[in-house]
Amino acid sequence: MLSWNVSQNHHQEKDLNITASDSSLATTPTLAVLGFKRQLVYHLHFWAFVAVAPLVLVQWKQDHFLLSGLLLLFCLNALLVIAFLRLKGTYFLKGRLFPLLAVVCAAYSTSINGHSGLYWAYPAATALFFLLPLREAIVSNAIFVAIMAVVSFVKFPEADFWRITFSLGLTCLFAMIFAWLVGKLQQELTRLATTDPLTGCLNRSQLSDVLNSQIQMRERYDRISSLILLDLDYFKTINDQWGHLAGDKVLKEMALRLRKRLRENDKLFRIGGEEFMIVLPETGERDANTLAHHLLAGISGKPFLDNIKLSASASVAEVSRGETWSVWLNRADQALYDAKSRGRNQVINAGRPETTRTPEPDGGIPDPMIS
Ligand SMILES: Nc1nc2c(ncn2[C@@H]2O[C@H](COP(=O)(O)OP(=O)(O)OP(=O)(O)O)[C@@H](O)[C@H]2O)c(=O)[nH]1
Repeated sequence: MLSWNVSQNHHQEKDLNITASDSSLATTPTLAVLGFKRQLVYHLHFWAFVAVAPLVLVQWKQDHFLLSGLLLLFCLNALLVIAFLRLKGTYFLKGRLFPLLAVVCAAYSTSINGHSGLYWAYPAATALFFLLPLREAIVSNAIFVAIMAVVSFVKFPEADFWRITFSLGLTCLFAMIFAWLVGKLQQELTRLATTDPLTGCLNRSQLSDVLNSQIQMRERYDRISSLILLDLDYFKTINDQWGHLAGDKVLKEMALRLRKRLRENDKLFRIGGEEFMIVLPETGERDANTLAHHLLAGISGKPFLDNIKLSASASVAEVSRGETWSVWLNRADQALYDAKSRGRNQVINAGRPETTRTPEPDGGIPDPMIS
């Protein structure tokens, strides 16, 4: 379940180096989701400020100085959250003060103002589900409903107490279901936007994010990662001889075979028709090269769909200090091009070009053979 945890988002946003002003220019699904959440937090605080600010004076005039002070604090927090989001792109105090102050103000206002204070409990309870992670919101709302039940038990006739408790509980339930479904929908849309429907591999939308995060690991912590580019050889002939449907099935099987050999942290992309990219965190060029050989052997060693023999070419590139993701990828791309032009079915390292052939069962370099 995708939570509404603004503090977690904050770290992601900092890593992705975005600010409040560029939310409308999201270039990846991840950024679009973060932009959506930021706008939600922004609007909740803005409209809450507009609604509550006049009440500071109203309560002051009624000599409710403590409530007026609490409401003032609520408004100041809303202004700070808005200012931090707009100017720094961060969440002031992780957005935690709004729920706390809203609950305290609503409960206290009900205890001194009766029904006119109670009405504020409903928007406050709803807002919790959009500002806190789901579990935290459920617990906070359970406590809130319990507090409001006690206040209304003391303050109102018994019939009102039951009405208030049930209607507030029902409001919380509806808000929870809505927030939960929106979170699930968001998660599903993100999955659809970030994966290739045919193979289930990541698609290009995640490419720069994933490569950039590996580059940051290299720059900040001197952690090495590598990538492998892998392209099926003469794939066109498979389509030509067996049809596109068979070609699709081969690609699916290819993704399965690759995935089987990868670790959980490794990221498998399909970046072109029959071209795959694997990002290997914490892996140097030598280990990546060994893995690439295993992958190629796994492809050429067993026919696809039981009788389609294939081979693949691959390149390996370890991330270098100071290079951008596109330079890193271009190095790998150039090495893959070399692997193709030197006869295919081989691995070439991008850094120190060296050619090593994958042993063929029959000793030759296979053209795609239909056995
Ligand atoms: N079935 C199927 N074929 C695809 C898909 N995407 C791309 N292709 C095909 O993949 C083939 C790629 O052809 P080329 O780029 O010439 O590559 P190749 O035949 O593998 O030759 P080399 O890479 O040079 O070894 C084309 O025929 C595309 O139509 C897909 O999703 N499904």
